Amino acid sequence: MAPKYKLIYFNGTGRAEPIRYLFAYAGQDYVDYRIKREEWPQLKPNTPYGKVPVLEVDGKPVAQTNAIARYLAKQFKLQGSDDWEILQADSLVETLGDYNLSSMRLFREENSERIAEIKKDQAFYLAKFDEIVSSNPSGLLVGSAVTWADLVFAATLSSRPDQVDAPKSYPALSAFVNKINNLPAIKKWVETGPKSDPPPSGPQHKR
Ligand SMILES: N[C@@H](CCC(=O)N[C@@H](CS)C(=O)NCC(=O)O)C(=O)O
Repeated sequence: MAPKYKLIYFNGTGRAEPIRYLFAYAGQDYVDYRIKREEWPQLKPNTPYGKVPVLEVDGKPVAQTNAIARYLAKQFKLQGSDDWEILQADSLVETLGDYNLSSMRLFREENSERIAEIKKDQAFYLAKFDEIVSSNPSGLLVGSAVTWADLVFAATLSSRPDQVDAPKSYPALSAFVNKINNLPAIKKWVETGPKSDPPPSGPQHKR
């Protein structure tokens, strides 16, 4: 029998949406607990490292987005079909983390030269991701069946306004994101799941 899962995060997409995509795709019941901002100061000291997301597995809490997603991928058999695919999926998720770091820097940056540099860095990653899906006959990131990497990428690239627009200049990447978002279980989650608050806008979005 599957354990009881409770995902704890704010009412945003952020780091939790890839985990929610995994639950949705696997058809696994879980509690999607969305902390109210005013609740956070009391909850924070009771989390493993004072950060969310936290996943409770049969009441036992664990932190770190990628560790949680990787664990669920294993539970749901979405890691990849052999050790090579598992490694490729892991490597891609870590690389998406590097891309996300650029996005976070962009979010805070006000200097136009540095903004241009960060955008160049992002374009580099997006072009690589585009090349990877366009050279795979399945149109997925790894192999011929959906892996957790596909779900993590689609959730991430569909969440933040700057990232939603990013894949549009990359036709294969854009088609890939649409393909994952149109999988029946994901489509249902996106259309009928709770509505997340929009992410806050940084200085460069105000221009
Ligand atoms: N490396 C951690 C980072 C977690 C993290 O920074 N979480 C933020 C939300 S996205 C948080 O808990 N912020 C509230 C706080 O620090 O009080 C992960 O990936 O889970």
